[in-house]
Amino acid sequence: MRENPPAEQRKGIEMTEEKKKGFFGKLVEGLSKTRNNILGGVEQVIHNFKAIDEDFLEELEEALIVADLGVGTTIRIMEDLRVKIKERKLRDVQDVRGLLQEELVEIMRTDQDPYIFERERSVLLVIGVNGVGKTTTIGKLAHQYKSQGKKVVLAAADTFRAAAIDQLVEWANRASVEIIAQGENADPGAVVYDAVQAAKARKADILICDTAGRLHNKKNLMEELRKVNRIIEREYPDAYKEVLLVLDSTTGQNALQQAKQFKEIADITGIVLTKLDGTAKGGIAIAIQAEHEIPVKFIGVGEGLEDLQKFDPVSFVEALFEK
Ligand SMILES: Nc1nc2c(ncn2[C@@H]2O[C@H](COP(=O)(O)OP(=O)(O)OP(=O)(O)O)[C@@H](O)[C@H]2O)c(=O)[nH]1
Repeated sequence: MRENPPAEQRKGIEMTEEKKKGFFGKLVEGLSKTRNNILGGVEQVIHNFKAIDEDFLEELEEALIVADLGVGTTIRIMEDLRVKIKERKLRDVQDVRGLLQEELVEIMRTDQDPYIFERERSVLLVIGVNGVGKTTTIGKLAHQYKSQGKKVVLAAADTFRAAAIDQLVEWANRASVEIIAQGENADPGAVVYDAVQAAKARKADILICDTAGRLHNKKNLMEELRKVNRIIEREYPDAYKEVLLVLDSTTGQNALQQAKQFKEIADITGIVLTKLDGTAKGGIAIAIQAEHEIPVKFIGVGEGLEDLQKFDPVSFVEALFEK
């Protein structure tokens, strides 16, 4: 006769099944290639050694670099690991798995609350080069905030291409939110001005502005962003300001480079990392936060309206190490 598992164990089973279906399951699924890349390499090294020695640490270092964590971040992780291994007098390679998890969470943790803007009347400026998933991200954000009962207004202030405006209008329709748009090549400042007036008149909770991302013309881009900022400061001084940089995780180290360049021209407050599903390069979520100290606030894990999640370092690392 089979006995029912004890209550505590049952709860564990239920939680695991629930976890698999829901938000965490989507994360685990989306990160499958990244997990193979990072965990696969780490597990191989752990498998090849019994005791923690210099050769083991060197191979572990190599595995992390190969997994798109980048040289700088890997060196930092390894330095911390060496200290902890010594402090805790660890010898068994099996202990390194947990230690590494702990370390990854630590280098991504931020002290500030990353989502204050959700509780305030706010303006989100969204920047990023073409094709990274900027428009899709704005559509997903609009849908999510609208679903939470918030009043959302969009501003199509990336006026460089007519197609970009049309695409955003389509997303606004899909999410049933209002959008302020003008024609191609309209002055982005004028679009933002109109959008701020609309947001104030409607008592919008959140105004999300699509802005240009032509990095190859850095001087113009900087001017444009400065102008848009000035208008927001002047017309909407009470609004909480958030500047989100959208980066395509499939571009790996290139995304890191973009973060560096955008950081020079804008006060970025957060990063959205798109296309984490289907890439093995998700390690850059760790590298970006370690190297640039800008928190990843959202991750894209698919093309659907619901496929944008808040980034939580603990869940992310847990999903990476889920077997
Ligand atoms: N798989 C996957 N695809 C995504 C994700 N985010 C965006 N995409 C896709 O990436 C492509 C580019 O997205 P857009 O939103 O058009 O990119 P954009 O940065 O606005 O680019 P432009 O419109 O050219 O300025 C589209 O096919 C999206 O469906 C994601 O998280 N996962």
